[in-house]
Amino acid sequence: MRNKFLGTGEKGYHPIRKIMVCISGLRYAIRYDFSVSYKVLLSISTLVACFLLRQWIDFLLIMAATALMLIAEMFNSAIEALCDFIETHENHKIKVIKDISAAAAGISILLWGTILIVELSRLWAVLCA
Ligand SMILES: Nc1ncnc2c1ncn2[C@@H]1O[C@H](COP(=O)(O)OP(=O)(O)OP(=O)(O)O)[C@@H](O)[C@H]1O
Repeated sequence: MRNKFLGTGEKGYHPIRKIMVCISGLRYAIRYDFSVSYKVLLSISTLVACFLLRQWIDFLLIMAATALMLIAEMFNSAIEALCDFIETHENHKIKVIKDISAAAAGISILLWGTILIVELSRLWAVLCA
């Protein structure tokens, strides 16, 4: 709960605790958000195929697209949760905030989906050759 700008809370740098916080956030996103979990599963399957076929550039491209998609999806989920926490009723301002956040996630999903489709067809071509 320490805020480095306000100088409140526990002092010191705790790398292990930071890693645990990241793992916890990732667990929440993958476990409770189906739209994140199925995308992660699809990415991991494609990454495994690229790894086995030694397609390193494709592997890195999918890693980058997956990371971008995950970042946008998780920020979107966090913004949605915050909106729902502060406003439980219909509110036009909340609608605007959520729509902008969803659009950002949508752009990253579009990129991720395009890259995955291209990569899957490339892998298919390599396997059939
Ligand atoms: N309190 C609210 N007031 C006005 N509009 C809202 C409100 N909550 C949600 N909406 C509208 O409904 C849309 C969907 O919001 P919601 O919170 O259900 O997310 P979602 O699209 O279901 O996301 P996810 O699938 O990740 O849960 C928003 O983009 C917004 O347009």
